[in-house]
Amino acid sequence: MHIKECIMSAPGKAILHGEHAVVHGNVALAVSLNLRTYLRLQATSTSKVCINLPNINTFLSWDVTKLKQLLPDSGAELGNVNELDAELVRRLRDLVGVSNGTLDTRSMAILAFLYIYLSVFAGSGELPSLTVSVWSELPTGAGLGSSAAYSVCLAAALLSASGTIPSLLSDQESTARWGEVEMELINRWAFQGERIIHGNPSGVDNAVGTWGGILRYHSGKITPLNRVPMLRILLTNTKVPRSTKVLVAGVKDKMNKFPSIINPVLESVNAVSCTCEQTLSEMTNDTPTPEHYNILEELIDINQHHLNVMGVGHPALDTLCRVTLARGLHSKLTGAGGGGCGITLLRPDVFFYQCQRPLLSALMNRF
Ligand SMILES: Nc1ncnc2c1ncn2[C@@H]1O[C@H](COP(=O)(O)OP(=O)(O)OP(=O)(O)O)[C@@H](O)[C@H]1O
Ligand SMILES: C[C@@](O)(CCO)CC(=O)[O-]
Ligand SMILES: [Mg+2]
Repeated sequence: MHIKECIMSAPGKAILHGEHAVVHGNVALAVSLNLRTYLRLQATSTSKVCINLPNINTFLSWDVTKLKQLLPDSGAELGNVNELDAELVRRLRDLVGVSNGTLDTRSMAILAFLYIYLSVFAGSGELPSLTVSVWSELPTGAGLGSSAAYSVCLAAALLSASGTIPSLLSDQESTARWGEVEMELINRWAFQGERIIHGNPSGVDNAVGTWGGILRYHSGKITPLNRVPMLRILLTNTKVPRSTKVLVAGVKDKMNKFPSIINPVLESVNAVSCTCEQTLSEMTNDTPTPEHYNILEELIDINQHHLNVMGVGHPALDTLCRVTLARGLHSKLTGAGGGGCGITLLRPDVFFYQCQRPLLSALMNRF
């Protein structure tokens, strides 16, 4: 089978407001980062499917004939982009030798890859031999959407290789772009990858990974925010490992246990996102003032308290908030929390090189 070789990349993201609340139908605001994940897909004639994941030290291959045995018997449907095929996931878990609910980094990455590979190529009746290599500038599992960037790259590359969407490389125009339909398909398959890695994702991370820019996400509705003021945000990685899957499940457990306490917290986070969006639009229409920054900073503090109530804080994130606040700066966790990264809003008058040394050395002493 002839497949199209390609190189893809997708950005990571930072969530300004709305993490966790967005999983339960509330608004989130998220922005893409200039830290990316890259993928190279090569056609081979080895009758093997190989995956190289240097960030997680994983290099594996399978015989195509073995993978073919995982496809459903003729007549059965595969390749439904709207639903995770539980039977295929079960077969893949058996192949990889992991149980349901695994948190193993490698297994989740492999399951997501094989799931999208089999689903996308099942329709063509033939599984091609190929090598996929993925590497990233994003820290893995630190709240910057590494799983989504990985899933977006897989979806875009495998759809393109299979000919389901046009290959941009074959287009003479170096500025060629996919249209809305192709982007939507990439986003949907990336969401399936996220479902395998996360369990219950909202879809905000793969939306940013697919479309980039800054956007509002609400129950699957993606609204790009086209005119926003330039905000400077410092990212700090606490280097405390954590799993999005576990944290998302933990918030759900708390909701089930204390619905009358946690639901209002999620609603309040929704209001924080909406107030932030309103403030950003005022900053775009008028000249940004110190009062606008006061509001943005207060929203950050309020949201960080809410995230602590949800149980997704961590002492290292508390330290980040304390150390930055001592210098007049406001921070919150970003992404799933429980460690990982935090964001700190820098006012326009804060020179990064001025704050960088005392601030970062203070931070590095702790982490
Ligand atoms: N470069 C990569 N190579 C292979 N697998 C990756 C890579 N980046 C991410 N992954 C997969 O994604 C998982 C991490 O996803 P997780 O959702 O827990 O963290 P995150 O996406 O970085 O943070 P968040 O979801 O809070 O933004 C890893 O365990 C691995 O399975
Ligand atoms: C914690 C969460 O809200 C954001 C993770 O980046 C999970 C999700 O929305 O899928
Ligand atoms: Mg993730």
